[in-house]
Amino acid sequence: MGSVVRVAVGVIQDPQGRILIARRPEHVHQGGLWEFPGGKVDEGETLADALARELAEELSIQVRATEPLIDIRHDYPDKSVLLQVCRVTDFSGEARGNEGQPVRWVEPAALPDYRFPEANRPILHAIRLPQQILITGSADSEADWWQRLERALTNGHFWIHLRAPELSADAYRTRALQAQALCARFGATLIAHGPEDRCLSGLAGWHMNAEALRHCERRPLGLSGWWGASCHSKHELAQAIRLGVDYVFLSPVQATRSHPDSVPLGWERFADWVAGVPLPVYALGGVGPETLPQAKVAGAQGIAGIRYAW
Ligand SMILES: Nc1nc2c([nH]c(=O)n2[C@H]2C[C@H](O)[C@@H](COP(=O)(O)OP(=O)(O)OP(=O)(O)O)O2)c(=O)[nH]1
Ligand SMILES: [Mg+2]
Repeated sequence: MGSVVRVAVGVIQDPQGRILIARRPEHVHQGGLWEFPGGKVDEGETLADALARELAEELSIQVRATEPLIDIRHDYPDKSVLLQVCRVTDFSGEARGNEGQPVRWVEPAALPDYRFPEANRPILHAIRLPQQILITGSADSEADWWQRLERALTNGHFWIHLRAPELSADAYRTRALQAQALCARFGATLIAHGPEDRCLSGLAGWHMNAEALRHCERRPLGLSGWWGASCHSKHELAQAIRLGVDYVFLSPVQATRSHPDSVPLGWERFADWVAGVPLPVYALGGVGPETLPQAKVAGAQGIAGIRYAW
């Protein structure tokens, strides 16, 4: 395999939240497919400079602000790439296809209707996934549990993982359906979380624990929504990639009261393990909104946790 081509890729968002895509010319690598605009990083150039140059050349827009989204290492049969994807959150100028390429502004939910290169699958997920995930914790009583959930929703936590290992499978199902109704009132997404018997159709997805990941061979039949997994090692990350899950938690990044005996990874090792992993990865364990910038620098999609908001 030859050297890896480093590519600066921009997910450009307009004030209405739509995203710009362009169609690659027929005769180039991955030709005819839709892409997020960008191009090769030149020798000695920084990622930010390369992105600004490519978007000026290809679209005549001036980049004003970016933030890292995801880095993806991918091997095509004929070429290896490292896509370094940034969100472009502010720009000036009106985008036009300078090289004759069709360009289109589309709603994030409509992105799956377009055909992209194979390496782009995790980008499509990263765009639609949030930066913060709240995992439900324990409570003094059932009434207290519902109060905590409602308070979290009121405070703007819109992606909730229903983790309730203390409930039987039946009690969990009942809780999940009621919680789903409450979440729907806030426009929030509810994901089932835990062992295989919690993978319920009718919810927005299922997040399997590391134990379920270890024994899993393929995407569960009947799971139509999001598929997440918990990982604590490079080996488990590799298993999640192989299975094709949509996103993962990697933990514990820092020391936590809930798992006092596990050795934290630390941000350096977290960043090292996450580098190039073609999946959105959430930092879990001793993190909160205040650690979000640090998590993103380390290559994370965002943070997940219980304590910071439950
Ligand atoms: N720009 C872009 N490239 C992508 C995406 N997905 C993907 O696999 N690639 C691959 C295709 C190419 O092999 C490589 C980037 O090539 P490019 O054709 O954009 O590079 P460039 O703008 O510098 O083009 P050129 O000057 O070499 O003609 O990355 C994507 O979403 N956007
Ligand atoms: Mg290009």
